[in-house]
Order: sequence, then structure tokens, then C-alpha cells
Amino acid sequence: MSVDSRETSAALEVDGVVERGGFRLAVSATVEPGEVLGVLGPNGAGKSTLLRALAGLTVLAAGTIRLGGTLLDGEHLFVPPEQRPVGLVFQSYRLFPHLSVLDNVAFAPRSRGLGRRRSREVARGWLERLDLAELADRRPAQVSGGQAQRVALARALAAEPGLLLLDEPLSALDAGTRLDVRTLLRRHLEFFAGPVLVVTHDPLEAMVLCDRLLVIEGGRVVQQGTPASVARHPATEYVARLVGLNLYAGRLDPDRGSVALDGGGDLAVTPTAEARGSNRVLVGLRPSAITVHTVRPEHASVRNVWAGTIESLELLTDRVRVNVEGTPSALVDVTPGAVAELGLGPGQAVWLSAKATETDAYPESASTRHTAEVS
Ligand SMILES: Nc1ncnc2c1ncn2[C@@H]1O[C@H](COP(=O)(O)OP(=O)(O)OP(=O)(O)O)[C@@H](O)[C@H]1O
Repeated sequence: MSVDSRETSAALEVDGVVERGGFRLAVSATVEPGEVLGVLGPNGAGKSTLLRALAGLTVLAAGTIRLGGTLLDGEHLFVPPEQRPVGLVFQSYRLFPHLSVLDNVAFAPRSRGLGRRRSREVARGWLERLDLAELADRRPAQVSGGQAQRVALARALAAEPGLLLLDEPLSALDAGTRLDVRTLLRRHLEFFAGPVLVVTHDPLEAMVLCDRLLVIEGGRVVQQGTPASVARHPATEYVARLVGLNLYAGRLDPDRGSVALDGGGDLAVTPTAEARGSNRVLVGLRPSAITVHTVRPEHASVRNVWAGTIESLELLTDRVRVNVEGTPSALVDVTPGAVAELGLGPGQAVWLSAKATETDAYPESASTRHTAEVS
């Protein structure tokens, strides 16, 4: 079987509107052959709605979906799901429990009309590529979560789709397994020459698996770009939290080198030349660049000093993330030792400080420009 067939090397172009009850999703995006696009967004943003539209489970209210030159939806045409060259891997994998791993994968070519022997040959090829050959005779209940995920991927690929859709492919796995499977999945996706969309909630998954990210909020695309550009210059509060950054919007006074924040308070910044030319800016500040004090610090060199109250503390792997309510509010990362030493706890009044050189001030419209650069 060839993975370089014409069908598997065409770009996906979607430019449309999907309506679901009172919800409206508007998306315009192109995914190149071989490119892995991560679709991110908070709950209810419209990620599944997008996958459903691509798979043909929901009809577009307006616009078009094209795979290569072929129209799948729009202009009074609608290709039903069973006729779309689309492979869909669900969160739950949905393997057939009564069939062996081999026959689960052979199911796809069999449904395309291949004979039993030929279907099994095709399936064996995919099991080998995905390092599953030894599990061919097992039932889904006799393989691990990570292996089941790979069987589901093998089954989707065995159908020779032109477009691959993965809906939270690793969410059913425990944290330890997820780490290994994520790396393997990235490698296995290289066997697929067409465009891939991966819906995920996990920022690390998005960074490792995806070439480009599409962030949806409230049915709208708020940011598109490479993982690095999105992490560097998040366009919204949600994206900033996702990549673990404090983000503030405000008005820059280039002469004073400070930003009057929309939510009150101001921050001394060292604006880039690009930011100097714009009135509205976003200021990124890493939680590890902020220091917590129990008494007001008196360092003349630190221009940003403000008061706040600890809302909550959350233990991360090697740090404690302190959520401080103030003007502005901030997430601050400290060591567990510092929490003990300073006796930090919820409800406590604290002082925060951050150097102006630790801030990253960029034009509010930067994310839109990133989109133009990378798409
Ligand atoms: N069957 C339905 N009928 C009507 N509206 C729906 C239906 N399913 C979802 N919605 C609405 O559509 C919107 C988008 O839902 P969608 O499932 O696409 O979001 P999502 O980004 O995938 O969320 P999650 O991360 O929670 O899975 C939500 O506001 C939801 O209330």
C-alpha cells in the first residue's frame, strides 16, 4: 500500500460557519499535507464542533470544506461521513472488543471492499509500522491503554484517509503512559502524508505533537501560529494561562516606559521597538520572574512592587504556584522551601516584585501578524 497516494497528500481548506443549537463557530484555516495542526480551546469553545463538521457529522451553515481540490461541504454539495476520506480517532478509541487487534485494523480495508486475505495483509503492514505486530492475535481488553491508542491509529490509517482527525488522543491514558505514548505518536504520525488535526486540552501535548496551533475561544479563532510563537506572544488570557504566563493588556506610555493596565495598576516595562510604535500592548510576565515578599521590598532597582493577597497555592512538579489577587493579580512560582520559610498560605497579605527587564511588552495585534507569517 502506498501512503503517498494522491488522496493522502492534499491540503485541507476550511472556511465556514457551523451552527449547533444557539452556538456559532466560524473557522478559516488551511492545513498542509503532512502538517499536524493542534486545535486548542477552553471547554465549549467549539473544538469538537469543528471535528464534527470535517467528519461530515454536522453540515456547514455557510462556507466550504475542501480536501485538495475536492469539495466536501458547501456550494450546495454535502459529502456524507461514510463517503469522506477522513480517519477519526476518538478519545475512547472505540475498538471492537470481540475482534483481534489484527481484525480491528483489517476492518478498515475490508469495509473498502478488499477481500479477507488482502485486508489482513494490509493490516499486518500497519501493525508492523506501528510496532504492534506481536499483539496481532490479542483482543483489545488484553492490551495496554497506550497500545490500544496505537491500534486505533493503525485502524484509522489502514483506511487510507486523506485527512486524519484525532480527538484528545491521549486523554484516556494516565500521566506516566501519556509521556511515552506522546513521543511515539509524533513518530507514528510521520507515516501519514495528509493533513492531521489534533484536538487537545494539554499544552505539552500541543507543543510536542503539533507543527502549528489553532486556538478557538467562544466559536472564534483567536490565535494561529507555531507552538513557539503562540507561547512567546499569547493573544489571550486563556492562551497565556495555557503556556503558564501572566498576561496583561494596557496602554503604553513609551516615554515613561510603563503600561497603564486595563484592570488597574501599572507595570514598568522595557518595550521592544515594535511595541513602542503601538498604543495598545500586551505584557507577558513569567510566574518565575515574580518574587513574593512578606514585607515591602526596598530595592531601588526593582520598579514593579505591588501588594496583594494570596488566593490559593497549587503544588506543581517541583514548584508551588501561588495565585495572588491584586492590582494586577498574578501567578507566582516559588520553591516549596520558600513557602515554608515565608509561611505562605491562603488569605495572607504579600508584596510582589518584578524587574521591568523581565516583562515582555508586545503590540496587541502581534498574534494576528504571527498568523499571517506562518499560515
Ligand atoms: N448537541 C448539541 N446541541 C446543541 N448545542 C451543542 C451540542 N453540543 C455542543 N453544543 C454547544 O456547542 C458549543 C461548542 O461545543 P463543543 O463540544 O464543540 O466544544 P469543545 O471545544 O469541543 O468543548 P470541550 O473541550 O468541552 O469538549 C458549546 O457551547 C455547547 O454548549
